[in-house]
Amino acid sequence: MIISSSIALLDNKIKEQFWSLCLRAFGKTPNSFPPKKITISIAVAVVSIYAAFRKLTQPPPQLRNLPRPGFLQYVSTILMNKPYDNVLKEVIYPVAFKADHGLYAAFGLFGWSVYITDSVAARKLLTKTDLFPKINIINSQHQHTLFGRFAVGPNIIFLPHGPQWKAQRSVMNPAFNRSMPVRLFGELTQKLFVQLDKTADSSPIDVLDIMNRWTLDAIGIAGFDFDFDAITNKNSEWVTRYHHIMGGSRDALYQLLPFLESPRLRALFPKRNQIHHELDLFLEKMQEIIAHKREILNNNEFATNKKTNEKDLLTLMLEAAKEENGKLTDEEIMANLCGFFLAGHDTTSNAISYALYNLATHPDIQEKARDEANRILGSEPIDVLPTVEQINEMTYTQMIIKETMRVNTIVQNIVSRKVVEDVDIGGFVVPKGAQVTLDIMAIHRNPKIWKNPDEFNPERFEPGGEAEKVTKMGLGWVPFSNGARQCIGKNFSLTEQRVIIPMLLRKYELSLPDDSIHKDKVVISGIGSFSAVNLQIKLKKRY
Ligand code: HEM
Repeated sequence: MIISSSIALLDNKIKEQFWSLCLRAFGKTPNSFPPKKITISIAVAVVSIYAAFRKLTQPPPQLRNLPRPGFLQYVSTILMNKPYDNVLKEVIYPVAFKADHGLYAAFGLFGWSVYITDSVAARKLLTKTDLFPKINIINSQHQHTLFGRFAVGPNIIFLPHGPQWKAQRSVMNPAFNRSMPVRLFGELTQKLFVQLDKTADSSPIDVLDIMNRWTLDAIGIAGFDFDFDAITNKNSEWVTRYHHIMGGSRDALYQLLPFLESPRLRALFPKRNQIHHELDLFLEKMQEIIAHKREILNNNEFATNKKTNEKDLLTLMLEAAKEENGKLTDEEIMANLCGFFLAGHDTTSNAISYALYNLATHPDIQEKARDEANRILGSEPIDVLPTVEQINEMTYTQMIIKETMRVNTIVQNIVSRKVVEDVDIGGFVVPKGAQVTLDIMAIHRNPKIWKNPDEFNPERFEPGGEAEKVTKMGLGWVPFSNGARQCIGKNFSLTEQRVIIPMLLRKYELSLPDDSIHKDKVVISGIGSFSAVNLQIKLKKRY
């Protein structure tokens, strides 16, 4: 069809008619025939647009039997500016959940992929890493884009499955296992209270802004011993620099047209150039800190007198590399530290914000969680910094955190995997070479997996409860993914949440303002990773 339409366009008679129509449309007389070059260019443009449209609307032939969202319906819901979770729930999931295999096909960031919405299929995908290796998205373009220079280096997030990823992960696993800086998280929460007390009882807080600042300080200090001081000063030099870099990395123009960032063209965009310069400074700072830590370690001095679980991840990684005779180059360390910001900052601040929203809208659950915190930390009206043992004892808080991460999606899907041989998933043969991914939100909201999936009910996670039954069948709770490539920061993030939530509950009562847009359900924005839109919560001081 593409070929025949281009031939037709090149036919002289039609060309003549086409041009005369165009010229008439602009009020000109068709007295001259357009140059051949222009005609060919138009034909090429038409063919390319048509080919791009086909690519977007038609999956590869082997995936055409899978349910897929109707293109027009999909586009119209997006144009109506509906939140993306509504688009998924109204357009995509009804078709996907109907099919026995629970698969659907959709066009995403990495092209056409098979999306898994079933817990048994999820287990197959996530535990058979050799059959489903992560696709390689690192390419030469990333060397000069802001996003690429910042985050898409040789780090464990983006490295495809292979020896370099394995070597890095084996050095980083022990570092993350040892890290549990509960004291640091407690101290940061106390620092936050000073700010919150200024407006508590009078005006609501902007939850996402507050949590973003808290998690930035947490990952900065716990990651590489660097204090952004965002809690106290949200406009400090390094906070501003960090936000310029992160904001710039997400700029749609440069994501769509990455060649604009090639060093020569970049000179034409002074603002962009400036952000690249800020990134240079950021990376230099990191380099300086790494060099300093290496020197201390090489001299066999103690990098810090902190307890092991309170040491920063950089120190723990360097120590683990030394112990295991493993080696991490400075480039690899920097790429991973930047990766921790990308993967671990917004995600955790969204998770905490959603938890606070669920507590504010469920006063009975809030009260029960506060009782637990007071029982374990004491009910005196003073700040108490929890210990590792105490946060482990807070089982009800853990249930709230888990249920929040099920019902409120933080990351929608994982980076696509490439199938290395034909493979049966729930009765459908996914052909070699196809891409497969996990739709985390669909798994968490699939009524075949969870009863009343849209309802917030922490009791699902009590011992012997629904969640345990779900786990016997397959992988039904996957906010951090699972298997060899599951989130390395899972415990780190859960620890952050387990410290800040009970401390906040002991200190404040939470409720939504009367005019909140989130009264009926949390309104989100974003595609792929979601956050609550302008979430305000009222705080009433308890001491
Ligand atoms: C609520 C918080 C978080 C959520 C929901 C989350 C979610 C995820 C998910 C779904 C993946 C799998 C991605 C894939 O396979 O394509 C992942 C991987 C990863 N996450 Fe997290 N994450 C969180 C916090 C963190 C934190 C705090 C850090 C670091 C400090 C972190 C570092 C990483 C890294 C390095 C990977 C790649 C692991 C690998 O492939 O070996 N994440 N995360």
